[in-house]
Amino acid sequence: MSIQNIYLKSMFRGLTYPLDHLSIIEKGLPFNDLPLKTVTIVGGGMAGLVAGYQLIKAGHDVTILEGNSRIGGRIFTKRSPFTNGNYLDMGAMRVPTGHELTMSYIKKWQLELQPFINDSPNDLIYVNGVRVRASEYMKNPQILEYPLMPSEQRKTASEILIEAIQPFLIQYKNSTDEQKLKLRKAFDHYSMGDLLRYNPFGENLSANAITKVKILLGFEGFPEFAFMAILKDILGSVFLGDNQFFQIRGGSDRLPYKFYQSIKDHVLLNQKVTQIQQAQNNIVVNTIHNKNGEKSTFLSDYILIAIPFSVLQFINIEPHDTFSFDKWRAIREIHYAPSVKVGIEFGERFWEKEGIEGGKLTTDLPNRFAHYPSHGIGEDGPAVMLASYCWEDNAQLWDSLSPPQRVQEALQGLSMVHGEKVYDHFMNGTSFSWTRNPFSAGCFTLFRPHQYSELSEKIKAVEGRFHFAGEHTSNFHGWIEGAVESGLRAAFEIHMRQ
Ligand SMILES: Cc1cc2nc3c(=O)[nH]c(=O)nc-3n(C[C@H](O)[C@H](O)[C@H](O)COP(=O)(O)OP(=O)(O)OC[C@H]3O[C@@H](n4cnc5c(N)ncnc54)[C@H](O)[C@@H]3O)c2cc1C
Ligand SMILES: O=C(O)C(=O)Cc1ccccc1
Repeated sequence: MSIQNIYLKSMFRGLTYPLDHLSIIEKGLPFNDLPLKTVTIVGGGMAGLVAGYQLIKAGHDVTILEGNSRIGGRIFTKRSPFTNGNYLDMGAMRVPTGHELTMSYIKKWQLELQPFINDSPNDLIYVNGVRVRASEYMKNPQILEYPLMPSEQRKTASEILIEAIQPFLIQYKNSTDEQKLKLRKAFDHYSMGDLLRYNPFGENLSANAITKVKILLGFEGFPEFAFMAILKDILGSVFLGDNQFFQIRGGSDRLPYKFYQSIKDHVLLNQKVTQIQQAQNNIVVNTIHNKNGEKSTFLSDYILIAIPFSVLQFINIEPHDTFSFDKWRAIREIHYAPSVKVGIEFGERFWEKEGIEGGKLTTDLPNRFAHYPSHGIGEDGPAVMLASYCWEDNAQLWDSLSPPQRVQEALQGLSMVHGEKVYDHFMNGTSFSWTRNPFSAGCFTLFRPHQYSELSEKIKAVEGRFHFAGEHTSNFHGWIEGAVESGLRAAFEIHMRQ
């Protein structure tokens, strides 16, 4: 759905406003003669920062309460223990060209973009004990030795998947936004795994063909999640299609820090919200300082909840009926995918001597995916590789390990692909498990079957003096674009209240 066509049903005047997100980015919230408000924003990730920035620019009195010692949330650029200014994005690392809101803010803040080489003919594939280049696989898919039926053997994973769901893809592509919504709901009861096994669009795929698709397209860890969520949020963006990707030079956290630098007087760090009370004419927010345990209270007219629903469950909301039954259900049921990233710094770019510049390794080893740096190509000296990047079940495997064990296991996997030289060039490593992050308890929202139909509107619905933003409330689950879109929407909602 094009975000420009999202119409925000005004809860306050019975009107429908065309919400032009890009116009808000370029010109700010529309001028009106409505009273200015005091607003508490819970969460200093992209959604909270974008909403706060726009509301402050419009003259409202805003306080952003961030529980962590840093802003940015799931945009997290780690620079330690790396040397020479090297870094790794443990959260968001790539921005697809079609994410126009994110790109608009990157341009507004004059941040430099570099190509993020998401895949290349020189990519490595290491599955079933077979090591090939993507270019070889594209010419002869059966080179990977998956035990497939003759009709499946000459097809790549993408070809197998696209052929299986082609009737749906054609119908979806040729649909209006309204028809797309109806189609999404019509197939919302399917998990990706069930849809491929009991294919309503054509021939069922063999179990081994499904295995090949799941491994090579990255969802072996979670086929039980909604068909449309996986197709739209992951495959459509990352693995299929001809998206170009970019990265922010110096690390993704440069984007949230631009907002922070502009409104830092309104941002309180280490203020973990523990209780929120909706009183008759205002909101009372209680926090505990994340370092010294000091308790504080904040009062405001309205509140924007810009934190994941996972961790919202730890905040005491009073009275309980502040939220509807449906909102409580959404808060409990929304799933946050586990994810673990392991970064390793090597003394030299040995992979570039094998002709690999950016791009990735796809493997059925525990590493699953590794990404070779797309910046600094050709330079001498140490460089950092994303040595393992996993989601869901694959990530839980890494969650069982201590951080030092994760680095060793990731190195072991790389040695199977690149040989023992990985140990000669090893300098240091680090990892991050988003499941163990107390400020998100996971990586991003992934809908289960039925949840789009039953919960998507309820997640973002305004309730009393409470507004809601964050990737989980958006049309772009798992992307910065979703945080930005929802932050703008929530700022507009609050700005337009009587
Ligand atoms: C591993 C990984 C890879 C990703 N890759 C990409 C990518 O390549 N491209 C892309 O566009 N997107 C990517 N994303 C998604 C993107 O990072 C998120 O969608 C986006 O950053 C979410 O922003 P948010 O503001 O909705 O939530 P968050 O960033 O989670 O912000 C919520 C904030 O609330 C704070 N908080 C939580 N609880 C409390 C509390 N009780 N009191 C006060 N504060 C609290 C948190 O500390 C946090 O700062 C990735 C995410 C992960 C985890
Ligand atoms: O690009 C990534 O690595 C992301 O995490 C984006 C994403 C969003 C939703 C599902 C899977 C990946």
